[in-house]
Order: sequence, then structure tokens, then C-alpha cells
Amino acid sequence: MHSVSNSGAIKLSSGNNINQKKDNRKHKVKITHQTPVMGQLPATTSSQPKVDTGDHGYILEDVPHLTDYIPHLPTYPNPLQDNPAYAVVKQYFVDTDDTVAQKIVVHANSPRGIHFRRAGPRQKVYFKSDDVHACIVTCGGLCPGLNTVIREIVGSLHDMYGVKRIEGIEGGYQGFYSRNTIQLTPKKVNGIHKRGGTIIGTSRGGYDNKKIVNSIQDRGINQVYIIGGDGTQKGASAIYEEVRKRGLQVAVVGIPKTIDNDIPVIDQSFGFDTAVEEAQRAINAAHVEAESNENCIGLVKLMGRNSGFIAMYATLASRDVDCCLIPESPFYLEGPGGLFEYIEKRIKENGHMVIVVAEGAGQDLVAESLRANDNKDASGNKLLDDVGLWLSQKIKDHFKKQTEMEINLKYIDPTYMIRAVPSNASDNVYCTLLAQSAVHGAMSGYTGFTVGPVHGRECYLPFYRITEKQNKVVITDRMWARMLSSTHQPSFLSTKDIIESFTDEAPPTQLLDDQVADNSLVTKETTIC
Ligand SMILES: Nc1ncnc2c1ncn2[C@@H]1O[C@H](COP(=O)(O)OP(=O)(O)O)[C@@H](O)[C@H]1O
Ligand SMILES: O=P(O)(O)OC[C@H]1O[C@](O)(COP(=O)(O)O)[C@@H](O)[C@@H]1O
Ligand SMILES: [Mg+2]
Repeated sequence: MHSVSNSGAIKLSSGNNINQKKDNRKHKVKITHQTPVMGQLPATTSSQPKVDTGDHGYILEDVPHLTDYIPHLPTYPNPLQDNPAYAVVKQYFVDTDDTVAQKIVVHANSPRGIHFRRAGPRQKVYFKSDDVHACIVTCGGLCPGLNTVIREIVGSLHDMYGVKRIEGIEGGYQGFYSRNTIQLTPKKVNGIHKRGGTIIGTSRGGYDNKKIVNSIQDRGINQVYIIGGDGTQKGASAIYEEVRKRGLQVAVVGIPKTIDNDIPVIDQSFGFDTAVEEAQRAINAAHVEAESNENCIGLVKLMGRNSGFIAMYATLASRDVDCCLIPESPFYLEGPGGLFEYIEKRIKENGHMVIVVAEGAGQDLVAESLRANDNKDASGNKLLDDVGLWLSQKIKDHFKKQTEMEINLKYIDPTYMIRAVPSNASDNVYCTLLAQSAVHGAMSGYTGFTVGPVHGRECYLPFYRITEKQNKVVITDRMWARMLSSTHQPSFLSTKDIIESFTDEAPPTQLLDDQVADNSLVTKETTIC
């Protein structure tokens, strides 16, 4: 029997008929009374996706469980059942069959589509509290909220499950085999959410799968919490595979971190909200400078290597920005419809303007005028040329040589100031949910997964789902249109470009994948709304 909650969480259970009727009426969907065929596929070998199917096109993209490769593991009652704080919560434990729909905008005849396992505490756990030896590692660039996640993992393990042995791995992945660990206790992490950075340190590079798993095995660690971006999660997935190959009872859990918000599937990544808020300060400063000086342009560079979410949201929030440039939207400088023409128009009209540029924007243009740069950082990420400095120079040169107009340009690069701040209140709550979900998942025996909200519900996601592609701003989407209409900037796109953007790759849509044939639907229903 199927039931659909308002939030999109779908429950596969033998629930009661009254609820069934209510849901059918509410959603006007004819649901036949058949039990979904769960568990049809055999337990997977490593690195194969674990997929179950049910009726009406229902698909569960499940995450691995320790019992997939270590059968007959003993279980224990969840200690939370005796926790007074949760005593009043009705149905505190998540039903093992609860799943969350990936896409919630559907048509009457839509197949039910892809679902993910709902996160949360289970009735049975696969670790005795006294036997748990957990570790936490943070990798990649800084992001507001890292300390909050650390604090909340420690708090959840300790307060909910009575776990005492928790270690921080110092300085990212390489810390597993080259550094000492830091004992993490509730006292040690008290108040760290009010500080930026990560108390256990982070790094790029230094990933050595065998050495890391040896270290996990030698230290007797059986729960590994790995906080980091796409590179980190790829590494976490390989650690899980190696742990599984060795047959270890070790839960490997990823917590996705990216200030750029470029991780797909999840609603948003932690620290993004804080970054957008903090970016307002830089934009305000640029606006104050621009307004107070004659013919002045305030130029702000914001983070966003491949995705322009911070720039787009900061622009939309501010309303003082006249032009926002992001990696997903190519632009050009010279000629009709170009950036210089628009700047000239705005300065003539208004006497000043504010431009926001994401760090990955216009890299093709920058590369044309500077020597080719193939430099990479320690993790193998391409090092970008500074588009902010390049654009400042280009604008100055153009106005000096080509026009009568004297302009004044103030350039602000707040990158490290933004990502070094502590997370704001909303990110703190979000980090708490992520950390609690991660801990519940590991204690329940799930492994090889990452956590995150899908339509507001915390889910367990297979690693491949979040590492296979990057989340990008869809420039044929309503959100980008909202942004364009707030700045009045040119779109820099011809009709031909728009048509090509559809044919190159169909934009993501809320509708299920096999309904994406008609582009008129796609433009109406997209992921960000
Ligand atoms: N494909 C990969 N496989 C395994 N480890 C990786 C991979 N890409 C990056 N890493 C490791 O993950 C860590 C963080 O990666 P990085 O790209 O710097 O940041 P992020 O995790 O934020 O993307 C580094 O220690 C790096 O060596
Ligand atoms: O200077 P660093 O430490 O290499 O980091 C710079 C990069 O990190 C970022 O802040 C993004 O990092 P994450 O997506 O991993 O959070 C980018 O915007 C920027 O290019
Ligand atoms: Mg990355």
C-alpha cells in the first residue's frame, strides 16, 4: 500500500485504509492496491548501484547497508527509546520503508520516479554504544558551518547514543596517516559553532586510499564521518569500497560541503545561506563607493568556480546590483548588446553602477587575453585566472581609450572574508539536521552514503548521485530570469543560443525524466523555483 505525505515523503507499508482513502482523494491519483515489489534485485556487489523497483514506476535508489556484505550482524534496541527528550515525540523512529520522492512536481499520469531512503533514527541499531569508535575529518576549502557539523556529530553521538570515543582527524585526508588525532568531547566542541573555519583543520590533496583505510583499520575506527565537497565525496566513496572489500564493519558516511552550492540533488548545501548573507556586505560597500564617486563602478568578485549560485542569489537579494556575471552565462565585452555598451548606458543614466562577477565567469575570455593557464591545486582542481582583476583592467582600458567618459572603478574581492565567517542561525539549524541524520544512518548500519535534504526531507543518498555531476544555475530557468529582470542587464544570449542550450543538454526539470520530451513543459517547470 502506498501513502503520500504532504511533504512528498512516500511510505511503503501496510498502513491503514482510512489514510489510504484520504491520500487518494487529496492527490486525485488512482492508486492500485498492490504491494510494491521491494528487494527484487539481489544484494549488490561493491560499486553497483542498489536499486529497487515498485509499482507505477517507483524506483528506490538505495544506499548500502553493512549487512549487504556482513550478514547476520547482531542488532540492539535504539538507546533513543529511553531518552526523555524524545519520549513525547509521536512515532519518533522512521519507518524502514519511508522514502522521499526526488521530483515533487508531477502530472496525474506521471510514473512515481526516483526516491531516496528517508534519513532518521531506526528502531534497531547495529552498533553497541560502548563499541563505537568514531572519527570526523574535514577536507577541501573552508565553508561556514564546518564547526557546527563537527559539534553536532559529537553531540548526537554522545547525547543520543552514549558514544564516548570520537576522534578528529587533523588536517584533512592526509591526517589519517600523517598526523595525530584530537579527542572530541562535548566539552571540547562546546561553542565552536560560533567560530569560522574547522577546529580539526582541512587540506587539499594528500588522498591515499590504502593508507587511509589502513589507518582506520589499525585504529579500530568503525564509524567515519567525512565532511567535504565533490572531491572529498569521491574519496569517501573509494574509502567505502576498500572498507567493503576488506569486509570491515565500518560505516562510511559523507556530509556534503560546498560553499558554491554546486552539489546536485540536495536542496542546498550548508554555508551557502551564510555566504549569500555575507556577500551583501561586499555588495553594499561597492554600492556606497559607487554612489559617492562620480561615474563610479563598484565591482565585486564572489565565489563560484563552476556554478554562479552565490552571485545570483546575492544579486537578487541586494537589488543594488546592475549586472551579474556567472560561469553558466557566457558574456562578451565589445559591440552591440555587450557589457561595455551596457556599462556606458548605466553610467549615463545613473552616474554609477555595481557589477557582481562570479570567479568562474568569463574564463574563456580571460584565457584569450592572458597566457594559457593549466595550473591545478593539490586536489587537481583547475586554478582559475582572476576574472575580477582582468575585468577591472578591461573596463578601465576601454573607457580610457574608446570614450570621452572618465570612470572610477573600485574592485572588492571578499572571497576569504566570506568563507571564514561562522555559519548563520539558519545554517546552524541545517548543520544540526545533517549531523543528526548522518549519525542515525551510521548507527542503523547504513554505509557508503551521504546525507542531505531533498524537498526539505533529510535523505540518505548513494555517493554516485552527488558526485556524477555538478549543480549549475540553469539560465533558461525562471530564477535566472528573475535575476535578469531585477538588474535589467542584457542576457548576452541570442535566440540561437537559447535554442542551442536546449538541444545541447535538456535542462533539469521537476518532471520525471521520461516526461521531458516537450520543451514547453521544461521551461515552465524547472528545479529552482
Ligand atoms: N577523485 C577523487 N578521488 C579521491 N579523492 C579525491 C578526489 N578528488 C579530490 N579528492 C580528495 O578530496 C579532498 C578534497 O578535495 P578538494 O577538491 O580539494 O575539495 P572538495 O572536497 O571541496 O571538492 C582532497 O584531499 C583531495 O585529494
Ligand atoms: O583558495 P582555495 O582554498 O583553494 O579555495 C578556493 C575555492 O574554494 C571555493 O571557495 C569553493 O570550495 P568548495 O566548493 O569546495 O566549498 C571556490 O569558490 C574557490 O575557488
Ligand atoms: Mg570540489
